Amino acid sequence: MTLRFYDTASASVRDFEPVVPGKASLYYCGATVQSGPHIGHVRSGLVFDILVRWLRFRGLKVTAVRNVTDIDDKILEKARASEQPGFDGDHPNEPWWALAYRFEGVFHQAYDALGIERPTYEPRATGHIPQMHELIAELIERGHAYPAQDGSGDVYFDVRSWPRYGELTHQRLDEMQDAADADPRGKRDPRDFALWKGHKDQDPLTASWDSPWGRGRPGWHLECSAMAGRYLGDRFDFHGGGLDLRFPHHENELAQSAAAGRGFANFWLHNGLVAYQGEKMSKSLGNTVDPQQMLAENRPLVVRYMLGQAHYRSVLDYRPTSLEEAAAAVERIEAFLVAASAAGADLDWEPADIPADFVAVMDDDLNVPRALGVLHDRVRAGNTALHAGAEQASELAAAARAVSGMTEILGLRALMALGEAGAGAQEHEALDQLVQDLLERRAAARAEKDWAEADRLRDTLAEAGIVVADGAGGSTWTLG
Ligand SMILES: Nc1ncnc2c1ncn2[C@@H]1O[C@H](COP(=O)(O)OP(=O)(O)OP(=O)(O)O)[C@@H](O)[C@H]1O
Ligand SMILES: [Zn+2]
Repeated sequence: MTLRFYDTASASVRDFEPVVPGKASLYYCGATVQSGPHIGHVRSGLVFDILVRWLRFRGLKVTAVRNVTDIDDKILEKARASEQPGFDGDHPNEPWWALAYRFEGVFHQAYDALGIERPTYEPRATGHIPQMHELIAELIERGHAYPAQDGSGDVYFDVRSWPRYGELTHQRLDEMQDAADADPRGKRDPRDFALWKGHKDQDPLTASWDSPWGRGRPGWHLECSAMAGRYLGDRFDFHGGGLDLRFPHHENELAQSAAAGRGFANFWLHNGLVAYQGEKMSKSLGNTVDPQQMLAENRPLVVRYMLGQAHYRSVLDYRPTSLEEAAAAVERIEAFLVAASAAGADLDWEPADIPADFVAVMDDDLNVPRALGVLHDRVRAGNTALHAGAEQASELAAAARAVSGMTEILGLRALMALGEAGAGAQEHEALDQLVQDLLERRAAARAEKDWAEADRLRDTLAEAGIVVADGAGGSTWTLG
């Protein structure tokens, strides 16, 4: 097995060697929960959901971490302007942390509706202040960070102390833009960025924490370094996020972590952005499309297909007609699975049923568009076999298992409406496992001539409404 990924840091496609054999670890930047998601955020979550599913299919035990940035200037600003009522006399207006919690829930609703699995861990920045202090202390100790010279209580990363600064985005220090996150008067260099931000009088006291450098709150970049280290250790496999985060966010994450002696990510993966009429979809530009609204008008399956079909590194220029195209594509797949199942084909699949060409293109930097090409080819072949009737029953069976498996790997299968074909399949499988166990025990009792036990097991099955037929090739069962 060789999985290959495009790594932003080396600007090349590299073979994937897990840091820990048999395992894969992924950290990807989640939302700043200042408002609900737009479909760009959802695409980012979906790209990494497909990555996790693929790594798992390839036999790796995956640990995925996606953070929630629940403290930030924008969150405090939005809370000040919030018209939501507070919940008691002490909080007449919605506090910043309630607003953050509320929007975290709205993100979850969109992810859940689209079958984007929850990551293994979903840490909130405010729950990891001690880990952030630890990292700042390490950086100060190593001479890569310093408390602000103007008494603001800020602590900055000293970019000139770290010759590798710029390595992720291949920029030279003298070409880089200044960090816009604090008053440059307290800094040694305008490009130095804040690790810790001193408390400001206009902000509520609940939005700051004591620290050895004074009361304040963490800088955004620092949060991710601290949380990645907390859950994945010093060195891990993948760091992901949208292309917009390469600089300064990821450059700074890398600098802080590496300067503290941590190996950090082996691969940097960046998803392309969702654009609308050629421009990045973003809250600040006001050109956003709300997934909830899209879901009110379209099936989750269609929305997932539409947002997931492009290569993860390419721009996805959203056009309303792309939903109609996605609907037509998923309906073709569903119709085939329903018809195949009605013709007696089994939709249960095993890894060996997945076509080698699907595996090859997914292994090659997660090429979902080509993988969907393979999927649609198999649907076409399956439809041909279906029309040919009995003489192509084995081709039909193979196509049905392959299509069922590929749609499941891509996270589409659970969102499909397969009627009889899909409904209850899971329950049937669970029940079959239990019945088979009882049947084996009954066969063993008979072999030992323990007729009382064999009868008892038969009665247990009969009481549950399960009719057993004993034949030459063993016993089969149906619900009576
Ligand atoms: N238009 C987009 N297309 C794809 N991914 C996006 C888009 N906008 C944001 N993301 C990604 O979503 C994740 C969460 O983003 P974050 O909350 O930081 O949003 P943001 O970049 O501040 O959004 P906005 O620009 O709308 O304010 C990040 O990985 C980010 O790169
Ligand atoms: Zn981050």
